[in-house]
Amino acid sequence: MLRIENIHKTFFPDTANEKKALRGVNLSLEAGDFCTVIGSNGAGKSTLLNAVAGAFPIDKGSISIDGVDVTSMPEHKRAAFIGRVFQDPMKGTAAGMMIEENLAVADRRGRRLTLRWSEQKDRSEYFRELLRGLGLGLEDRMTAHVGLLSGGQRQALTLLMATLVRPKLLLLDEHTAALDPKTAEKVLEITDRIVREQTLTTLMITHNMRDALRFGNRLVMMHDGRPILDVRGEEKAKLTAVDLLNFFEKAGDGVSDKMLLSK
Ligand SMILES: Nc1ncnc2c1ncn2[C@@H]1O[C@H](COP(=O)(O)OP(=O)(O)OP(=O)(O)O)[C@@H](O)[C@H]1O
Repeated sequence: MLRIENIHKTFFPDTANEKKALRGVNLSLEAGDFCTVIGSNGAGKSTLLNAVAGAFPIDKGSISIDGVDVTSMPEHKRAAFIGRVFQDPMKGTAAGMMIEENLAVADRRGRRLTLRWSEQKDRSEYFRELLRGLGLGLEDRMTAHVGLLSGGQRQALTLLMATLVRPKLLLLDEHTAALDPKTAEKVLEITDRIVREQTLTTLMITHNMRDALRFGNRLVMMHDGRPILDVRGEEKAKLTAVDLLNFFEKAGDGVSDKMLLSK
């Protein structure tokens, strides 16, 4: 489903600030793979997701999604089949619009259609059901402006919007890092349910080793611009936090406080 071949990205090349963020990344995801991505600060995790989303051109290598080479496809075109949720709850939803309006916009992604009034009513009921499924009481606040919601409610809504039209690929960039632990847990539960129900091919960056271990069927550890560990299935299920710490140590990487302190 996702094939990343030997991609490189250097920021500010040939200057004093040169930073080789990606140094020959190879990674292939099968359809339905839920892959968690972990790594220390500056390892290249966000750059990898941004490269896949097309946020900037890569220097070398290729990226294909569902058999289509997207290496030179602009970000807005890839957005038609990539769902994204960022760390910042302010991104991904329009604060000045109602919950229902936000969902209606997401519902039109990649499609050019105008719904008849009766169809709009059906969609509205469908949105209400989806919101009910979140278990956050948003189904009774369909006309509330999104700017009034809490960070966790916004992230849950963003998730719903990112997956309303089934994406070929879902990219989650530390999407619960800005939330308090209880809310983060709720949003992760919702994430896991949506990903499983729709068998979405997913890349989820997390700084939380426990979350990286308990979610998904794949785990990739990034270090210094490339993956240094890629485990799946049974092997991943057996992996422990101690194993991960050992890998970090072997790579000569200090484990960030963020990783150690997250519960
Ligand atoms: N747009 C950019 N311009 C310049 N340098 C960048 C840019 N984006 C990332 N970098 C640099 O590339 C390196 C990799 O950054 P990246 O954000 O991908 O790391 P990360 O693994 O996501 O780290 P963190 O866990 O701290 O978010 C870092 O040294 C970073 O400063």
